[in-house]
Amino acid sequence: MSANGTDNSTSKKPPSPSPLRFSKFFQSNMRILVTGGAGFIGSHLVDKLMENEKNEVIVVDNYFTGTKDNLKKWIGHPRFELIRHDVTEPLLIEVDQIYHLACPASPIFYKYNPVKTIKTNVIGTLNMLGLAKRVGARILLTSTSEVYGDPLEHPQTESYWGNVNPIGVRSCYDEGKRVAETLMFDYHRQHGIEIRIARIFNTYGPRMNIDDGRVVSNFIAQALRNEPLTVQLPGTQTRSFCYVSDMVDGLIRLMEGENTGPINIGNPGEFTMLELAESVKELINPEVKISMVENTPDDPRQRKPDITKAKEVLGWEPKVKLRDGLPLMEGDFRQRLGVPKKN
Ligand SMILES: NC(=O)c1ccc[n+]([C@@H]2O[C@H](COP(=O)([O-])OP(=O)(O)OC[C@H]3O[C@@H](n4cnc5c(N)ncnc54)[C@H](O)[C@@H]3O)[C@@H](O)[C@H]2O)c1
Ligand SMILES: O=C(O)[C@H]1O[C@H](OP(=O)(O)OP(=O)(O)OC[C@H]2O[C@@H](n3ccc(=O)[nH]c3=O)[C@H](O)[C@@H]2O)[C@H](O)[C@@H](O)[C@@H]1O
Repeated sequence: MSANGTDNSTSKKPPSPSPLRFSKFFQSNMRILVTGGAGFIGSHLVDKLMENEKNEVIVVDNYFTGTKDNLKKWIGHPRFELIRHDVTEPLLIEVDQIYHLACPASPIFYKYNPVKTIKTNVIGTLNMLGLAKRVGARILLTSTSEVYGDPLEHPQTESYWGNVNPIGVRSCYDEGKRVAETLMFDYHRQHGIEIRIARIFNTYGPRMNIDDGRVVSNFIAQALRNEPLTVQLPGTQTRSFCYVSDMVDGLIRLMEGENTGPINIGNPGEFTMLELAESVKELINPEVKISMVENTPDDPRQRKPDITKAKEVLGWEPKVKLRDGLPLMEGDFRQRLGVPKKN
């Protein structure tokens, strides 16, 4: 039984993996698919997976928000393959593990074409589960803290069912991810697929799109361009920010461990958006102004992960504090914006 009283057990045995997985003549014995691997988190995950010489990594991406640039150091590597493919179409390849990340993550991108976002979450996840079922692969879904909606419990534990508007402008993303989680558990119970679900909380770091609208990338780009930091009203709403290397470590531990999840992966340090703006100002550009601007509908008022389960089950907790992570991101943004640091 899970914490919220549902029976998630399955009597089915998972299908047999490819015979090559255990073959002593086969060089790299783990073929890993990363969907959305040209994006922000995906490309950092690929870097980490490629460090292991036993891994062969295949990325599929439609480049909606990702770019080949994020993977340029691996293009041409014999253990790496990059495929332009949209996950809403079926995919026939042979793999042992699937990290399923493909989905636009920034609110301005996922709201740009909401019907496509929901297709990506529902049909895309269905296709990747079909692939996992055919080849006997283990599949990990990157779900989101947005499944808790505008949470009425604080901090959020995995057993909280959430408070989500089913017809709002964010629903294509948060309801889409909720259906994706449902599909994962139905394939697990009905077909014995090995599943893992990570509920990711706001993650930041190098390679975020400069103009993707998420708060950390916005504030850093604005500070470097000496434009006012746009704090959306009321400014007292909170988020908890996780540095990308901690996130990748948590995702790999979840994939390699025995627990299906869902497991919250995030940094429990909680900040108001005004506090975040003050930190960026202090650390990156003390001259920059802060301006209060209109917010968008259904913006969650508070968010903070309870990571007790990740600590217990994965032996994982984040290491990088926000004040240490922001300067690590600054160098990458300076280089891409062409704004060198003054001495
Ligand atoms: N970054 C965060 O704070 C955060 C928080 C919670 C959950 N997540 C989840 O983590 C995953 C990665 O997020 P990210 O921040 O790296 O976002 P991102 O936008 O940088 O990466 C998403 C990648 O998926 C690709 N993609 C989108 N739709 C696709 C489709 N239909 N077919 C193939 N590829 C497609 C994009 O081109 C991009 O490369 C997403 O599933 C997101 O929902 C991220
Ligand atoms: O962690 C998550 O689960 C989700 O977090 C983010 O969604 P959100 O928290 O809305 O992220 P932002 O767009 O970065 O907004 C965070 C807060 O900053 C505020 N904000 C945003 C941008 C800005 O310029 N100024 C500003 O004050 C927003 O009003 C909001 O309160 C991600 O973009 C989602 O992909 C992800 O699934």
